[in-house]
Amino acid sequence: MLKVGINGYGTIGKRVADAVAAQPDMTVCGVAKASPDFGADGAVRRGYPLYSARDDRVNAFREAGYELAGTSDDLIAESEVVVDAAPGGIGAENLPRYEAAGVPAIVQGKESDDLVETSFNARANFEDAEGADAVRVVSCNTTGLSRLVAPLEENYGVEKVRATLVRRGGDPDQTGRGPINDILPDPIAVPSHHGPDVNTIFPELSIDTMGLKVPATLMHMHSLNIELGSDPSSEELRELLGGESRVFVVGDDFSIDGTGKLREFARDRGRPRGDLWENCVWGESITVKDSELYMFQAIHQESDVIPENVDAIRAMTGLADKEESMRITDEALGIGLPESRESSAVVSPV
Ligand SMILES: NC(=O)C1=CN([C@@H]2O[C@H](COP(=O)(O)OP(=O)(O)OC[C@H]3O[C@@H](n4cnc5c(N)ncnc54)[C@H](OP(=O)(O)O)[C@@H]3O)[C@@H](O)[C@H]2O)C=CC1
Ligand SMILES: O=C(OP(=O)(O)O)[C@H](O)COP(=O)(O)O
Repeated sequence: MLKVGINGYGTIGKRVADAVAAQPDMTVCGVAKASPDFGADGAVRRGYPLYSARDDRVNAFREAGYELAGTSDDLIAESEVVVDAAPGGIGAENLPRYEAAGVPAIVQGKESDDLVETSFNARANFEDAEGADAVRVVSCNTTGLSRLVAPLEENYGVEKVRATLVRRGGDPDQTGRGPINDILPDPIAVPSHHGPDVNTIFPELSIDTMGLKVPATLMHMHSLNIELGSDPSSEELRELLGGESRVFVVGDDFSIDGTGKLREFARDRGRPRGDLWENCVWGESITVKDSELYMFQAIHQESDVIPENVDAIRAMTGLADKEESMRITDEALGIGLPESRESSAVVSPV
C-alpha cells in the first residue's frame, strides 16, 4: 500500500483523504492542518494521524487536547507521495520542501503551472504525469472544461471554445465570502484565467473564457458554445458524453432544474457530503447547429478534482496506467450516474 500524506485538510484535502482511503492500493499515512477546529476533530474520528501544518501551531493543538503525530516535516518524511491541498500560494512554498525530502508531490489549481512538470487531468493527459515528481491538478472549472474537450477533440476536432463561467461566490463553509446580493463580472478583463489554464492541458486549443461570480455556494455553472471540426447530431453528442464515466448527462425524466436539485440528488444517492465528482451536463441542453455545440454543465467545485488527485498519484508512482487507474478510482468511489431511470441498473452501488 502506497503511503499518501495530505498536507492541508480543508475542502479539498479532507475529500482527497477519504478518496485515498477508499482505494485498494494506497493508504492515508496522515493529514496536516493549521487549526484545531472541527476539521481536526473529523480527521481524528476518521482515524487519520493528525499533524500540525505549522510549527507555531503545535501548542494550539495541544491546548485544545489533540494528540499530534508531529509537524508537516514529520508527515513528509512518513509519506511516499504528498498531496498538498494548502491554501493557494502555500503549495508553491511547500514544493521545495517535498523536493528536498525526495517525495513526489501534487499541488492544486491555485498554484502556478510553471512550478511543476505538468498540469494534470486524468482523461486528457494522464501520460504526461507518469514518473513526474511535481504535478498540479488543475482547478475545478478547468477540470470540468478539460473532461469535456478531450472526447470532443478526439471524435470531431475542436475549432474554438467559448465559455461563460458563472462561478459560485464561495464554498458553503466560507462564511466571509461574497457577493451577497450582486452579480460580479470576475474578472472584468477578458479572458478569465480559465482559458489559459485549459491551455496548460491542451496547448493548441483555441479557447476564450469569461467569468462571473454570483451569490451561490453549491456549484459553478458553465454556458458553453463550441465550434466542432465536423457536424454530428445532437443525439450523437449526447451519446458520446453519456459514455464518459466522469460526465453525468442529466436525463429529462429526473426533472432536475438546477444545482440545488443536483446536490439533493447526490445526497439521495448516499454520496459522501453530497459530492458530485462528475461534470453534470443537462442532456436537454446539448444542441448542435451547423457544427456548433451549445450546452450547460454544472461543476461541483468541492469534489470534481478529487478523482483526478487519486489518478495523479498513480501516474506519478507507476501504480497503474490511465485506463486501469481511472477504472479503479471510479469503482472505489462509485463514480458514474445513470442518465435516466431506465438505465438505473448500471448505476454503481452507493
Ligand atoms: N475549494 C474549491 O472549490 C477548490 C479549491 N481548489 C484548490 O485547492 C487548494 C486548497 O483549497 P481549499 O481546500 O478550498 O482550501 P481550504 O482553505 O478549505 O483548506 C486549506 C487547508 O490547508 C491548511 N493550511 C493552512 N496553512 C497551511 C500550511 N502552511 N501548510 C499546509 N496546510 C495549511 C488549512 O488548515 P486550517 O483549516 O486548519 O486553517 C486547511 O486545512 C487551492 O489551491 C484551491 O485553489 C481546487 C478546486 C476547487
Ligand atoms: O479553482 C476554483 O475556481 P476557479 O477555477 O474559478 O479559479 C475553485 O472553485 C476555487 O476558486 P476560488 O475559491 O478562488 O473561487
